Amino acid sequence: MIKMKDVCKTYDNGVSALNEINIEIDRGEFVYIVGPSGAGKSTFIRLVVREVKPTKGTIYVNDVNVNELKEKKVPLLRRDIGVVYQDFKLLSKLTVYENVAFAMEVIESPPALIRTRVMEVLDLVGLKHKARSLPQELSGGEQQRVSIARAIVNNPKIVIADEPTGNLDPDTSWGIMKVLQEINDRGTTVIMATHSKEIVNTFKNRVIAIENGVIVRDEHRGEYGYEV
Ligand SMILES: Nc1ncnc2c1ncn2[C@@H]1O[C@H](COP(=O)(O)OP(=O)(O)OP(=O)(O)O)[C@@H](O)[C@H]1O
Repeated sequence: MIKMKDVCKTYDNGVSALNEINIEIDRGEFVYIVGPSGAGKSTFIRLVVREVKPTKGTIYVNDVNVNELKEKKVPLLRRDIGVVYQDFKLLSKLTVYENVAFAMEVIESPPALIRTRVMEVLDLVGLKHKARSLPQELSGGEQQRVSIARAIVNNPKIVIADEPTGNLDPDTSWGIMKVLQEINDRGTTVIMATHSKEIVNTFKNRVIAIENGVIVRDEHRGEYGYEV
């Protein structure tokens, strides 16, 4: 599903963010990416979605060689990947329903399908009753659930979340984790960068630890492994 071979990423300013990364993530896995601040977690995620290109090495996502992908084919790759951001990135002038529907409109889904599917995913994240609300009328946790609904509405094979609970209190984070775990139980691969020891040690999944741009640990049903 995701395969990195000898991947290095050095930014234009000379910072080496990742070094000789070799990893395989299979379909249906739930993987936490952990490590200290500046370790390279976000860079790992940005490489998978082709927000940045590796300086060296090869990356396959869903059997596509991401390095060789032409710029105009990048949206096609992203169709298979739903991304959830720490700061939600919702459109403030659109309702909850419209924010989620927008992701289907851009890929020109039929209107009838959009209507049923948007309500289906809002139901899954427990927000059907907020469909007509604007993002600013919602709590942080609710906004994050909208962003998860938007990430999954097109049935991506992979959901990638960069610190999805970073701005949320523990109770709300729990709710978000239940939704992500449920998506994973339905067969979607989930990759999540996190600083939350509680989450990693409670919702047991594969743990990949990155330090100074290098993978230092890769364990199934692993522990967070850092003091906080
Ligand atoms: N666009 C960029 N240009 C230059 N250097 C960058 C850029 N983005 C990240 N870096 C550097 O690359 C290294 C890895 O950063 P990255 O954001 O991947 O870390 P992280 O593990 O996600 O950190 P955090 O937990 O704080 O979010 C850091 O030294 C960072 O300063």
